[in-house]
Amino acid sequence: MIEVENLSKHFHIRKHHKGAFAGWKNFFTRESTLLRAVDGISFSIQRGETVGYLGPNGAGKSTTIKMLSGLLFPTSGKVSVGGLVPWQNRKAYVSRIGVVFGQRTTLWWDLPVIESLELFQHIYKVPAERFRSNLKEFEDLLGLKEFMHTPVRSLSLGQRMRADLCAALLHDPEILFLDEPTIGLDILAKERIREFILHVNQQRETTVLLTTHDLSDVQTLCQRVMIIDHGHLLYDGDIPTLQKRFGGERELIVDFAETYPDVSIPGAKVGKWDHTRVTYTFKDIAASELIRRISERYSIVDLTVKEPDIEGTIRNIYQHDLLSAPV
Ligand SMILES: Nc1ncnc2c1ncn2[C@@H]1O[C@H](COP(=O)(O)OP(=O)(O)OP(=O)(O)O)[C@@H](O)[C@H]1O
Repeated sequence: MIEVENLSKHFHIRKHHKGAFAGWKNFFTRESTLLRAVDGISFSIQRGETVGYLGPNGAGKSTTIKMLSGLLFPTSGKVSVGGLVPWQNRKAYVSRIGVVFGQRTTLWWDLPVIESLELFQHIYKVPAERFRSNLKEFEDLLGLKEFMHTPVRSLSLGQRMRADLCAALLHDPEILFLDEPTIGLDILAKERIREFILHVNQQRETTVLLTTHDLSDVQTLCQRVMIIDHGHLLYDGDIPTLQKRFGGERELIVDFAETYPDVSIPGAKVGKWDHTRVTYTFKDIAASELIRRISERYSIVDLTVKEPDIEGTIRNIYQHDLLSAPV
């Protein structure tokens, strides 16, 4: 559905020298540096996938989404989305995709929501019956009724985002590009939006590419994540593999039948030790094997295994540049 090959976007950034205007010659020859916002990225996404596109601030996520949605022309590389090139034949292309930028609205600021949506109906030539049934479905799922007649400028951020999502999907696009769709929202609003995206993906087999800094979005929605930094794709795979490779240690909390003088076990470290409750940390051994080793020596009453959280895994990757050798 989406094929990206060696895609790059480089920006020339003019250097600004401090001090007075240095004359016209300097104005025209002013030095510039090259910023490789996206630098040779390749991936493919199958129909119906929901892929999380992650990376620290300035990594190149929005620049990629802008190129895929045809808003930016790449410096080099190839993109094919549903067989079309995003920046050619714009009219045909925009009817196949939906785009939501969490940071800005595509709706008309001064118009009531419903009028903005009706304008989209005309722009995308959505048949009246289809428009009505989609609107009804999205209105219910997103709870739009209460503010359908409110001008967009008066909406809360959460309401605006819901209206934008509705607008992006009214013409039944096969592909949805979402750039931080839950940014700045409270927990309930985020959940509502996640449920909606999940619904659309499952019911309509819409392919979704999503950038976010909220890893709960990723955990709820994505089977696959791509991590980008400094314009390079550093990881492309599923979340369990990411956790396994870059996650911190797992924990096994054991309640013993009695207090033992020594609770050490090969393959695990003893962490917190409070009378009969001991927390082991481990990484390179299966939980079942560790439990077997412990139960051979001591009498166990209860136990819990705690997985490292994805939040910690991603932080670990960003902080320690763990992926600097591309996989
Ligand atoms: N039009 C532009 N001109 C010059 N530089 C740009 C332009 N657009 C983006 N950049 C730069 O390209 C780099 C990548 O920006 P981009 O917006 O793609 O990052 P991002 O991963 O979406 O970050 P964030 O998570 O902060 O939104 C940044 O250094 C940014 O300053």
